[in-house]
Amino acid sequence: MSMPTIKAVRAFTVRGGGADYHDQGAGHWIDDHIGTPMGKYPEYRQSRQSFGINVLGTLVVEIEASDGTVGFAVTTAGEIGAFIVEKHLARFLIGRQVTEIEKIWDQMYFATQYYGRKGVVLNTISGVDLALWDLLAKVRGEPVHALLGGPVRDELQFYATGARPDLAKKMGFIGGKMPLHHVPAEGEEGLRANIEELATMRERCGDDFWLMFDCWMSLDLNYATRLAHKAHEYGLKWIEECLSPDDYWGYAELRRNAPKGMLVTTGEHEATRWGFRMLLEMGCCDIIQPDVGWCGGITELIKISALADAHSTLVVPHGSSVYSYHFVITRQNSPFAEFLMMHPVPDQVVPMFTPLLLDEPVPVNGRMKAGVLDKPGFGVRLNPDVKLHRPYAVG
Ligand SMILES: C[C@H](O)[C@H](O)[C@@H](O)[C@@H](O)C(=O)O
Ligand SMILES: [Mg+2]
Repeated sequence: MSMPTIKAVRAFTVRGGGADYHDQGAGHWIDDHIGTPMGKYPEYRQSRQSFGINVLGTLVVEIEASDGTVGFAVTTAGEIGAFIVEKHLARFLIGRQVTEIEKIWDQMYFATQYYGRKGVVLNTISGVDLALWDLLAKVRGEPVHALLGGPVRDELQFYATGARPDLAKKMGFIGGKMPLHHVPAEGEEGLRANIEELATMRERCGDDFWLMFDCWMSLDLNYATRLAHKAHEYGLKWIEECLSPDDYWGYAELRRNAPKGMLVTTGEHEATRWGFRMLLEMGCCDIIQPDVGWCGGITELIKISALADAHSTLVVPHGSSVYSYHFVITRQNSPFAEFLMMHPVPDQVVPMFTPLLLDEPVPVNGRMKAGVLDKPGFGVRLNPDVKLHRPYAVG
């Protein structure tokens, strides 16, 4: 059966929310004195946007086939990503059959290896890969999860990431992940404040509700170890991304010294099977958290997940809307998913990539029936009210 071929590739940028979900307006919980590696500089402590967490913006990749079908995907890569797509990666797509996903991935990765390997180049490759899976699934009239082997459970269950785990509990989520607000440079007072926030949420949520800290690469090994042991008294379930993504040695040491029963997690800023091989073989963490829009896309996440499974390590992808939901529902070693609370005050559920996508599903009472995902492709549409900008149109 001859499949349609790819006749056009287009790359757009968008500002204000969307896949670059840190690109929010003022007053959002996600930009309120959250600990980061830049926290050693007082002037960059209050707002992550002050040091540029949102400089990239959203990349939208559209791939049109000869039969008129259009696949698309969104990720965090902005204008840099648009340049890479239009000026470099498009040559590996135009004229190819929509089924040649594996070969296209290989060519995109090795053609950019001299300047890529991780970061925004892998975000961009991920965006193209996700658009290819969306396109192929639409051509076949199936949801992406059906191309990945189909659901292994009837529904997804979610933990919520946001500043108010107590509200997340009321909304039916299985747990609440809190951003850590204070970094080592804020001394013992900051450490006490971190623990007091956890103690308050434990008091409000009761003993059984999962509570986690997200440390967003902001700590040193000694501080992380001390924080973990103090947090253990309040039943912290996992401590996330304490150290620099490159400090595999530090993660291995932290995991050896963490309190018994506390999980150490990381991976959202790691990329490719080789990066995750390092985390797995060095014993860095109990759960890896690749972002499917940053680690290499579905094509690479399949490889990463199989590697993790062989290491009996869970894969709980960093929240990336439908792109992670379609994957998680098909994997036994992905028993639950993340949902990022993108409303400015995390007291209501809004789509993660709002306002960019139409038909983007959200958890109801912390859960999502597999049937909700039963639409062709990833089951979402671009919101026509969101202005797209195509900075590097070719020809
Ligand atoms: C809430 C965290 O600080 C990040 O903003 C979040 O994107 C990421 O680390 C996560 O795990 O959701
Ligand atoms: Mg995180």
